[in-house]
Amino acid sequence: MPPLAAEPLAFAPPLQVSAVTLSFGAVTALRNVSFACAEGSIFAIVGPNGAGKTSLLNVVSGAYRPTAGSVRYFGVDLARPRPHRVAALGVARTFQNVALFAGLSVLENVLVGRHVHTGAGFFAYGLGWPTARADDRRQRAAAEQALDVLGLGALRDLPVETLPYGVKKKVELARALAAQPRLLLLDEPLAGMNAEEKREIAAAVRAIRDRLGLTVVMIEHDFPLVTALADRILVLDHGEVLAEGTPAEIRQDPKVLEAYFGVAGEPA
Ligand SMILES: Nc1ncnc2c1ncn2[C@@H]1O[C@H](COP(=O)(O)OP(=O)(O)OP(=O)(O)O)[C@@H](O)[C@H]1O
Repeated sequence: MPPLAAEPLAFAPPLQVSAVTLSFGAVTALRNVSFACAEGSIFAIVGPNGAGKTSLLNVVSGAYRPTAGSVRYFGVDLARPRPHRVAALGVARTFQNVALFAGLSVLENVLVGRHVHTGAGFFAYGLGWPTARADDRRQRAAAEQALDVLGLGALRDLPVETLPYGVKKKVELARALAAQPRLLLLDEPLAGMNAEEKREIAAAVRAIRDRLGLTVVMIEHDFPLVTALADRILVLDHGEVLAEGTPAEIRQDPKVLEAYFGVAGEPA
């Protein structure tokens, strides 16, 4: 659980990004970006290549410190603590590229996601003390739950390198879930997938939200899929917010249609 905030939070959305600007020397990746994200919602960030989507996710995850502005999660400024502290606040993320450990099983890869909760010390583990054994059971239960939510239970003992790409992406999701986050940040979870795999991962993201009540912030390029999945969508263009709203609002926004799709009509 994130620590209680020092200020009143009644009805405040748990994630609040306020006037974030991020510069890399002369390049301004984000300019004055603000949005808020309700608990238990799926929030998508879309936009053309170079729009600043990954930079924004990196700011929210605490990997990048914004040049100006703030990111508050339950009142805690995520731009201040280091990334491992952000994990302890209940924030987990996945990356664009699959980064699993070859040679380890599905379950072992997912257990890696539990390291933020490893309570027993190194020596307790080494000596097989009861605290370490109880901790081990907790780790496994959390990993098994993550596998179960994503329908990976039957694959738990398979080496990850034998799995198709779409299943590997699910294992990554399970690994992020095993940390039992409250806020899950997904960087293009559907990238490189065929249509069937995309549908499966989209269903998995929905299951994560519905069964575990997590808040999900995700970057995604597939516009039809995003409009079917997300509760709200933020459209970035050249580092600035072009539009923010429900899928229905975004689909009809003339600025979005013109700048993002380059057409005046409805997106395909
Ligand atoms: N570490 C960095 N150093 C310098 N410039 C960077 C850095 N990271 C991002 N940028 C620049 O910031 C801008 C936004 O990049 P970013 O990767 O956030 O966009 P994106 O929307 O995620 O793009 P893509 O869809 O291609 O992944 C780009 O101009 C990029 O070159």
